[in-house]
Amino acid sequence: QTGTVAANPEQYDQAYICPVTIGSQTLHLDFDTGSSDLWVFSNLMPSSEVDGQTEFNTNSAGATKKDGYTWSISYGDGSGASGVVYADTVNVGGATATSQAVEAATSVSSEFTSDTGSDGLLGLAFSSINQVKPTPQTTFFDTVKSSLEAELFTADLQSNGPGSYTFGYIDSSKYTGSITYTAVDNSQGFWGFTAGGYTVGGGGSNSTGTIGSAIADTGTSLMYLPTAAVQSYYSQVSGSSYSSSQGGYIFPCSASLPSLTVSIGGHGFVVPGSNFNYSPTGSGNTCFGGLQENTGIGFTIFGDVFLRAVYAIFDETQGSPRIGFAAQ
Ligand SMILES: CN(C)c1ccc(C(=O)NN)cc1
Repeated sequence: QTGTVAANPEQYDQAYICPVTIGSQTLHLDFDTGSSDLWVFSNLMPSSEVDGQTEFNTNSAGATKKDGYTWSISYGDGSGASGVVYADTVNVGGATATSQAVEAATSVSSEFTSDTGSDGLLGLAFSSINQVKPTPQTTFFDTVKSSLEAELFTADLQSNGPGSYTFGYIDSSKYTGSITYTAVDNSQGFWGFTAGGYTVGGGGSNSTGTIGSAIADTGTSLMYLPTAAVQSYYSQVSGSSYSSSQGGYIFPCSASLPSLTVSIGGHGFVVPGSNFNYSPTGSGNTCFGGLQENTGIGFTIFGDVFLRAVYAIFDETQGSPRIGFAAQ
């Protein structure tokens, strides 16, 4: 089987939300290659923590409670959720898992309550970091992958308009040139890979140092690189500065933003300057940068700012996982 689903950006391309049918309900979930739990808002939650989201009905006929199973998850930004576990049919654009662990929230943090466009998350990292106890559950991809035409999924994220995820096949209309594959280190449960040198602007100069190990994370809005690369980038943005009050680099919204070329698997991938204007700060006609330092996170994250510039293939067809990127 295969699946094809639209990926709809929230405001400022903060996250990408996809329709998922669970039993007879359709919920809109944040597809996240940086985590491994499929969890949903549910009827078990206090109404104070729900702000218009669709709730998974745990009393529906097709939902089977997994007694004694619980989950609790926290994300890099300090947000989190917890609850209990059901099994139900999950259909993503035609790819169907007949018995998928659906983690029904009994409580979510304020960041999720206020994320009114999302009814939950669908994790696409490795099942080794699934947070269900006493027994970790498989991700949707792991549950269905043996039934897919090819054991892979792809992400085509667009700015301010629908992109798509596919399961089981590569859509050759989504990219130009060839796909460059590189090995994945999933020892931490993420789609980890090694990135090479970078160049700020088309000048071919400034390529100083290498980026090193990184993860591809559709659930993270921005791109977080080592300090040296980030300082090199903003040294080319007139009027930019680090704002402790805003918690990152900002610049005049009128600033001209250079591109950033990153070498992966020996191929240079160009992130256009426009990708690095994330959102207005709300004060002084300054804008918040889509590129920020990875200090405090502990690893380098190629989030949506990067992934919008490429077609990404998350591939387990070779036995060992690999990740592919192509220009789009
Ligand atoms: C609060 N929300 C919507 C989040 C969604 C996803 C993540 C995340 O780190 N994914 N890899 C964090 C927070």
